[in-house]
Amino acid sequence: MPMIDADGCLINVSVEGRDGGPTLMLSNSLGCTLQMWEPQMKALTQVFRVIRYDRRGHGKSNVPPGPYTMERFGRDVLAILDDLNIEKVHWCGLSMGGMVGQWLGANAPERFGKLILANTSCYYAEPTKWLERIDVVKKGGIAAVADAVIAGWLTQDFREREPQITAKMKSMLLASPVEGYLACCEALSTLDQREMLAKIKSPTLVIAGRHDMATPISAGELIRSNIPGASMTIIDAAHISNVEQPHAFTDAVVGFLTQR
Ligand SMILES: O=C(O)CC1=CCC(=O)O1
Repeated sequence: MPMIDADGCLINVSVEGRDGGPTLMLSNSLGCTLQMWEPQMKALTQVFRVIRYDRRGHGKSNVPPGPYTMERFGRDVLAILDDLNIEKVHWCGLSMGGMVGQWLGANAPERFGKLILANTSCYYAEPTKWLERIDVVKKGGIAAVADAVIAGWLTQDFREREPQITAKMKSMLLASPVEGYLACCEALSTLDQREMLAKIKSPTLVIAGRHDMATPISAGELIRSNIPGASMTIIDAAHISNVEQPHAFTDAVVGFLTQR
């Protein structure tokens, strides 16, 4: 896997799949690494060249001092594309990945074909919840919030049915570098991209989770209604809908990206 330099921050990048196929870039959620896309990889790599990466502060990427911003995350993506010499990609980002997708769609439209913005928000009406989380993590580490976060990621039903997958997701969260996690929470505490949405011209699919309390259907609907021509699909899942409903998620992605 190449490490790509984005303004001095080394970003862990993986490129797999169909050579010469259209390129799809996947972008992770807070506290997840590029491994979160494992349930989609078999199907997606048959159709696309798939780029995954660990957002700065996550996984095997560097953890420069924060706070971070959506613009910084967006510029990291453009650095990856430039380094790989790739002109244009489709985008699928979940949660923070969807927020970065909004920034990119509005600020670098020529580099993006279609956008999929899953389980995401363009702003938080109550940003103090991120400040509270920062406080708790500074005192007690990620372990202090892990159970509550996992309860938001996956429905109780799924957690009971799939304890191994749930444990794997929790390990991924607990392995997050604390400084990187905090710097990302700071970016979330100031998020407001409402004004940007009207600038997005790429065909856009918004995916929302019926049981997602972190970024509820109303947050997805706000994004959909402000992006010209955007459509929305609702999946029977909580926040990490690609893990909870892998087939429905993959079908939505492939269906949208391959339709003319
Ligand atoms: O991790 C969470 O609690 C949910 C979340 C919100 C933004 C994001 O990326 O994850």
